[in-house]
Amino acid sequence: MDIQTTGLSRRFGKVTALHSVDLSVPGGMYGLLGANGAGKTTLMRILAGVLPPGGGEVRVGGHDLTTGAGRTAVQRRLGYLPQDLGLYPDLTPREFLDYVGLLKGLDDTRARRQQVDELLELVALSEVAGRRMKGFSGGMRRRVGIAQALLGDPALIVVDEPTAGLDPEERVRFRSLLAGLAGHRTVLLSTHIVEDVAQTCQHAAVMAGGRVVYTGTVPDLVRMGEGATWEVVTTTGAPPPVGVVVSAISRTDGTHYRVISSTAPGAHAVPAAPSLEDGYVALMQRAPAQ
Ligand SMILES: Nc1ncnc2c1ncn2[C@@H]1O[C@H](COP(=O)(O)OP(=O)(O)OP(=O)(O)O)[C@@H](O)[C@H]1O
Repeated sequence: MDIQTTGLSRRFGKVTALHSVDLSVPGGMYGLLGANGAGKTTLMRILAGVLPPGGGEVRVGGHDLTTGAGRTAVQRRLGYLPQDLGLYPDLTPREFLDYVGLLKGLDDTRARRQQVDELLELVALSEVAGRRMKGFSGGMRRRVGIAQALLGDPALIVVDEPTAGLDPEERVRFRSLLAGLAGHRTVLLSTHIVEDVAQTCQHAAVMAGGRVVYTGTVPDLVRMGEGATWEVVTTTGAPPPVGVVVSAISRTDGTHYRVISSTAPGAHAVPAAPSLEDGYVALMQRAPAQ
C-alpha cells in the first residue's frame, strides 16, 4: 500500500505540528527520522487514520484520509503500533491478540486462533502465550505490539518509535523482526535512533520542526556527510572550536573527536568516511533554522 501526501498540514492550537508535508513512500521498509517534537508521531497518527489531517492531501492505498470513510477503510487494511500501546496486564498475549483480532473483524474463531498462534510463533512468544503480560519485559511488550499490528495480514505496517527503551540485544532482535516483515509489505518505521534506519531501511525521510527536510535513499543520506566528516585528536581534551561533535573517545594518545563541520575543524583534522549518523547530523546542520 503506497502513501502519498501533498501539502499535508496539522495544527494543535497555536502549535503547527506539520507544515505542508510532501511525501511519497514506496514499498519495503521506509525510515522516518527526526528529533523529539519533529512531527513524526502526528504524521504516523494521520497515516494510521486515527487523527484527521488539518489541510492538504493524503492518500494511503488510494484511500483519501481527509474523509471519515477513507480513514475507516485504511484502518481495516493497516497494522499500527503506536508509541504508547496499552496492554492489558492481566491478559495473556494469546487472550489479548484474540481480543484485538475480534476488534479487527476476524470473526471466524478457528481461523483467528490459528492466526494468533502463528503470530505468537513469529514473534517468539509461543512459550509465554499463556502467561499474564504484567511481568513482561519491554522487548516482550513490543513483540506483542507488533503481533497485534500484524493481525489480519495488513499490507501496510506503521510503527512509531518501537525500539525506544529497549536494551541493545532486544533492539537488534526487534528491528530484524521488522525488516523480515517488509518483504511483501510497506513498513513505515518512525524513530530518532539513526542506527535502526541504517540497519533496516533502503529509503528514508527526515523531519525537523514539522517539515520534511530530506527524502531519498539511505546511501544518499550517508553521502550528505561527505566532505563534512572529520577526525581530530586533541591532547588537551578540549573539543575542536568548530563543528558538531558526534563522538569523543579517550585513548592513550589523546581524545579522538568525530566532528561534522563544513570547514576543517583545526589544522590537524583528517577527513573521514561518513556513517548514516554523520550524514544525518550534516543534513540537520544545513537544514534552515525552524
Ligand atoms: N495532541 C497534541 N496537542 C498539542 N500539541 C501536540 C499534540 N500532539 C503533538 N503536539 C505537538 O506537535 C509537535 C510535534 O509532535 P510529535 O509528537 O508529532 O513529534 P515527534 O517527532 O513524534 O516527537 P516524539 O519523538 O517526541 O514523539 C510538538 O510540538 C508537540 O508538542
